[in-house]
Amino acid sequence: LTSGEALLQHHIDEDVLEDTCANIIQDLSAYGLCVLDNFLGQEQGLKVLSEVLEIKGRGDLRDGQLVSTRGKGKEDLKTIRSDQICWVHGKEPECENIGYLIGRVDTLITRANKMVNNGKLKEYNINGRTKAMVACYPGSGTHYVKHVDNPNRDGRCITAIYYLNRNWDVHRSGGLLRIFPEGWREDKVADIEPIFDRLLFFWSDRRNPHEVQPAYDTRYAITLWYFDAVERAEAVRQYDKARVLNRDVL
Ligand SMILES: Cn1c(O)c(C(=O)NCC(=O)O)c(=O)c2ccccc21
Ligand SMILES: [Mn+2]
Repeated sequence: LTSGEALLQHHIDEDVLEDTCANIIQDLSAYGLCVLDNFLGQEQGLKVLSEVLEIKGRGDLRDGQLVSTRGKGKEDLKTIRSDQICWVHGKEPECENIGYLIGRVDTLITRANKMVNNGKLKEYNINGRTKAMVACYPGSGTHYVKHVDNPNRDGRCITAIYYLNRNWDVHRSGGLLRIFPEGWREDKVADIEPIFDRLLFFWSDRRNPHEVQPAYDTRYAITLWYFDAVERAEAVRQYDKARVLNRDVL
């Protein structure tokens, strides 16, 4: 690229970034969630998928929740393999494409955070996030029960989930994410298919109870949780206080 083309490309990228952030802010404010498709593009998305498949292949994923068994009797002891997870910093040598994904989501969130009412995304001031949680549902009917990510003000305000599942068909493979947004009509839900190169944002608190329906093929996703500065600081303070109290008791 000549400097002129590079400058033009930069401006295009900047404009795309601004538009995307405006879209995120608009959808989060209006619906409490936002879906961005073709987030990285086929080539880059496949590089992220290959690193996740490597992690899976190395056996680095650990069972994320207690393995659920049905009933007590021997005959109906139907153990459903649990979801498997691992935490990735993104700086690990074998995770540079996952690191690239994390950087792109960070860029969106920090820019969106700056864009609205005096630098806060709604009532939040986002100043940090968790590491990336790589999750795999092994496809033996594994599901995730209806839950709220952050029911008790632990500091997490936005959940960002990047899906990696090529040619996923929920009619055949299940694995639908069903969100029950607070404030929507009783019979209205948000059904999100976990399709390749899809990025989803939603408020992490009680506004968005959600469930992962049973998956019958291997289902991969990468999740980041973004922190609100004030809520997180308070949560840490409460945690430290509790720890000190416990130590006194002990
Ligand atoms: C594996 N897995 C999850 O899949 C979801 C979750 O809500 N996923 C939504 C989705 O994958 O569409 C979680 O929220 C979650 C929280 C703690 C540990 C593991 C977890
Ligand atoms: Mn969740």
